[in-house]
Amino acid sequence: MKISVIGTGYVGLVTGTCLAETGNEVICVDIDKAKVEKMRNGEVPIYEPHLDVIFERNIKANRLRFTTSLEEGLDHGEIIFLALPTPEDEDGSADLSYVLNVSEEIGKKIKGYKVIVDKSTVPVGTAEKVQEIIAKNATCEFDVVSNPEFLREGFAVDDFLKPERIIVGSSSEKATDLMKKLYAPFVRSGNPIIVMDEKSAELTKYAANSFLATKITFMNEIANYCEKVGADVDLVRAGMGSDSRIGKRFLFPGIGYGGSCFPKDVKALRKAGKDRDYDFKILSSVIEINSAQKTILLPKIEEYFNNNLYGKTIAVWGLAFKPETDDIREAPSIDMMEGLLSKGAKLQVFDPEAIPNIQKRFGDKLIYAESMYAATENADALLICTEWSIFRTPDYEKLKKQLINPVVFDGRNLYNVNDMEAEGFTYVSVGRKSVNL
Ligand SMILES: NC(=O)c1ccc[n+]([C@@H]2O[C@H](COP(=O)([O-])OP(=O)(O)OC[C@H]3O[C@@H](n4cnc5c(N)ncnc54)[C@H](O)[C@@H]3O)[C@@H](O)[C@H]2O)c1
Ligand SMILES: O=c1ccn([C@@H]2O[C@H](COP(=O)(O)OP(=O)(O)O[C@H]3O[C@H](CO)[C@@H](O)[C@H](O)[C@H]3O)[C@@H](O)[C@H]2O)c(=O)[nH]1
Repeated sequence: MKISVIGTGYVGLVTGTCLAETGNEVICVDIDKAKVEKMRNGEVPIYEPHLDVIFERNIKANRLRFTTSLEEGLDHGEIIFLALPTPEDEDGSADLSYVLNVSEEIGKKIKGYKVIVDKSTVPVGTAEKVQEIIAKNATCEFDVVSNPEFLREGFAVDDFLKPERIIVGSSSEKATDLMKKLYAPFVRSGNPIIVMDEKSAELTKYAANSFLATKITFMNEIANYCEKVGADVDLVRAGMGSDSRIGKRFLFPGIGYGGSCFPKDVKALRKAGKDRDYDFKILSSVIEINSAQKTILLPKIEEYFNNNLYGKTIAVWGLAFKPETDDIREAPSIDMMEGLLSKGAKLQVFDPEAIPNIQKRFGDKLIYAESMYAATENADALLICTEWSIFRTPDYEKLKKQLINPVVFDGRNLYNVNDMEAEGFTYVSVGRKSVNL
């Protein structure tokens, strides 16, 4: 089939590449000329495991092309995906300007039947708005489908190729049939394509993200309470998670959730509720708790250094909002680093992929280390913000020699508390006892 994807970011590029992989002819459109140039030169503009291999394969096979011309994209595809940003607006709502502006252009430019598929995360009623906007100018038939995306950064290719479910929100039989045909290769394992109305599809996405953010936040509260009463959140988590009604996943406490989705989507659902006189009290709590959780280790670090961080050097391992991505949007590391800098600390930071993005934001306020051990060299303490695999089994002897004080503040509970105690580290994590303090 002929497919066009408008917006070639994390979602658009993965969608376009994976759809090319199953034999479709795909054109990806982006407004960012430099990005399009890079992709034309065979360069993947983001860090996403396994994407490079299928990207290269499909470009070579001429099934995957890139352009800055919306017109070219609209002429090519019978199915047009919108994978455009929907960032947080000042009042917490989703900024729909990218989606609605492109929809206006679509109405003016389409020449034959098209299925316009909204893959961006958008509030209930957006498909209806898009339909109306296109209809103002369109001279041909078209359908609008809501098809929210559930991929996770770091696992995006796998999530797209083997989705647990695909949601298709549509009231058009013709468009639904086309979507089922397009997605047939991805649901061979028996996972369902769930067809529903557009509004329910739009809400499914916000409900899923808000539920997951709530699940994490609940565990963070349990972790904080564990510290008060001397319980161990790892054990509580194992005990709770073995109940299949609760499940083992997304129960990991730490310094809060970040990323390009949970923070903005939880706020957008709360705001959408408010607009309909519905007060999502639970979401307000989640937002408030997560915001505090991001800097929960800050007072503990200050206390360790007798409330004087001035001139202290703190090594920071992990800057991305989670492992296996270079994305730093709403990363808890940012809140922690801003807090530490404001107290006069010097920061030697390392991340396997996210340094260029952090550098754009912090400039020369940070010392950028070339390796995890270069970051800990002569540092007064180590802070861990992201659980990259390479941090999981460090050379403890080397670490102890490098650090001025053998102290680790671990925002992701990477190490066994008893092992750290035996190794002689002062070790402070989340929801577990602190040792050698
Ligand atoms: N990142 C994720 O993991 C993820 C997962 C599921 C859903 N989503 C949702 O998908 C949407 C896109 O997210 P993303 O992370 O891919 O965003 P992104 O910022 O990585 O990419 C968006 C792309 O759109 C381009 N763009 C902006 N205006 C354009 C225009 N007028 N024409 C063509 N291209 C234009 C930008 O240059 C950019 O490359 C959002 O609604 C997001 O909430 C994201
Ligand atoms: O037990 C857990 C699991 C996650 N996190 C944090 O939660 C955030 C989000 O993690 P994750 O969901 O793995 O990453 P995203 O790539 O943001 O993916 C989420 O957001 C996407 C965009 O909407 C959705 O498509 C995905 O289904 C949804 O998982 C990160 O900061 C994680 O560190 C925790 O603190 N504890």
